[in-house]
Amino acid sequence: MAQSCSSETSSSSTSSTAVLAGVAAVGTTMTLLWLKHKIDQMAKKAETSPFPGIPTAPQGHWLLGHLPRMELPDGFQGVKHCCHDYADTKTGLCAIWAATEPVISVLSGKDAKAILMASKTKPDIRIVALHFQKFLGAKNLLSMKGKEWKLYRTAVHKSFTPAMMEQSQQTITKVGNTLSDSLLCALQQQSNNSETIQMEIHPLMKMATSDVFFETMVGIDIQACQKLELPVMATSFEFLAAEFQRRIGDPFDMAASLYCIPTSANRQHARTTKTVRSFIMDHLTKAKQQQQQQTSTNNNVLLEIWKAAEKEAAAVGESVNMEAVCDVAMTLFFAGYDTTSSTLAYTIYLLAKHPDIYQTCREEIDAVLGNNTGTITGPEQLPYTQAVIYESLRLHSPVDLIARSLEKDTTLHGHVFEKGTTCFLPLMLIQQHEMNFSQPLEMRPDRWVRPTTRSADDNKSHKSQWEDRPSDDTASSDIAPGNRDALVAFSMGARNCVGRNLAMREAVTLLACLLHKLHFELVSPSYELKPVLKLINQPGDGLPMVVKARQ
Ligand code: HEM
Repeated sequence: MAQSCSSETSSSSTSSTAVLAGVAAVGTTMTLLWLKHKIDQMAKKAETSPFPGIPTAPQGHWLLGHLPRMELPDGFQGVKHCCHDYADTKTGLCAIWAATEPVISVLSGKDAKAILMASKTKPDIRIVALHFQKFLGAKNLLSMKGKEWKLYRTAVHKSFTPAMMEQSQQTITKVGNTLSDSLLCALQQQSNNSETIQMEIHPLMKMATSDVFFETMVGIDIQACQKLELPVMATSFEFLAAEFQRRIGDPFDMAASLYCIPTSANRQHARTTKTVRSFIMDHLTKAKQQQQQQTSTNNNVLLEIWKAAEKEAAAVGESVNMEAVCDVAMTLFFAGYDTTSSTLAYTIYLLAKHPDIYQTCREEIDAVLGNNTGTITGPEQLPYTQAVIYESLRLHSPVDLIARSLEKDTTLHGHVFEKGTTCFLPLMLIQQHEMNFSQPLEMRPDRWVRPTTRSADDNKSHKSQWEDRPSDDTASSDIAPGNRDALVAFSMGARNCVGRNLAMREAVTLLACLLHKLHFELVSPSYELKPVLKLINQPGDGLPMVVKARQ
């Protein structure tokens, strides 16, 4: 009896297990089918435009939307694929799924200006903000927002005074002359008696921008141009920038976002961050002490920024510590180092590719500098050289793409985009689009300048024979005047590049110092530039060129 009871129990428990297994199997199948249905739905959605009537690129990923396509294969082509190749040819509008977020991309300079002038808010992407914080610190201007951003932005803006610019002009000229002299020295010291030397131009420009940054901002001469060697600060910074790009590029790599795990990459990140930050903080501490004891007359823009930020903060009952000033310094170095050095490298490349423009630029520089008797007081003294830099920025914008979040409902070409919509502004594509510039892929400085209309009396020595071209002047050249509203390399509006004036001063002056004493040639007529996007658009191979002394 007991046996039969137990066999009954066991057969009923077997059958209930079988029922449970059946239910589980049906449940799992239903869940999988539901998931598949959801994924199919999302995939279908990723194929359709988030904004009816606006074209979108095909093959959106069901979860990541067009983001994987925007990365491939080298950044530039992905952005071109999504923001240009499928854009409406009349309006330049293109719709994009950034994961499940609808985004509108614009190509018209007028639309870009309208968005940038109206919106200072950047889209809130937590993972980007996290990596920016780990790279540059919590008070980095690039990802800060609201009142906090305003406080530090105002402090930086107020510290970039005309007096500071004048002093930085002297520093930049000194750095430009040191670099030229070091290259002349390297040419003389060659054992093979050759009159030329082959060098990578981009690292040389990085040496110059590092020297300018540290002398202008912290008041120290790190002598990169004198030694023709990239300083540890610059190489450490490049490591951190590469790490930022690597970590942000793979959001599914958990270890890349968890900086506290003791992996070798995280340990090296922590060590390098410490090296860079200790360097800045040590110099800030020393500079502050010297200032209190009045023992230094060195210019130190960081101290000015600190003072200005304390003043702004005190007005709202807050304070500013040295860590925050260090974060600002990190941001300024990141924002100004690769951008300006890439611009200079691309400019020298473009000049070597266009001998006529090179010759005109050199003539202007020689006229202004004379037999080394003239001095450069600012970029306005060299309008043609400045126009050459504009064309370089237009054709090779160091910043490829920026984003804004609309602060109010906005109508573009009859489409209404709600407040909060994310907008992509592909700066390089905007500047290379025929809806904004005629012959957009041609290097034509005469879009921006024309031969001077000054009277002969006025054309004394040390003066350029060129002047800015007004936007209504259609007579002085066969090309239409440059559209200043579509020159967006420095962005526009409240959140534009705060270092724009310094960058233009740096680019024009360093270029003038170099071209006055040296000649640059392509390594071979068939040499083709290979741009890469390492956060900033830059020459992938360092840009090898042949350097000669000018007679
Ligand atoms: C050719 C050189 C440069 C180019 C093309 C350039 C371009 C830009 C662009 C496009 C932005 C806007 C970024 C965005 O909206 O996400 C920006 C922002 C910024 N730039 Fe530059 N930049 C250059 C040089 C410099 C220099 C020399 C400095 C300072 C020393 C600097 C400091 C900054 C800062 C702090 C921001 C953030 C501003 C804010 O968000 O309020 N830049 N730059």
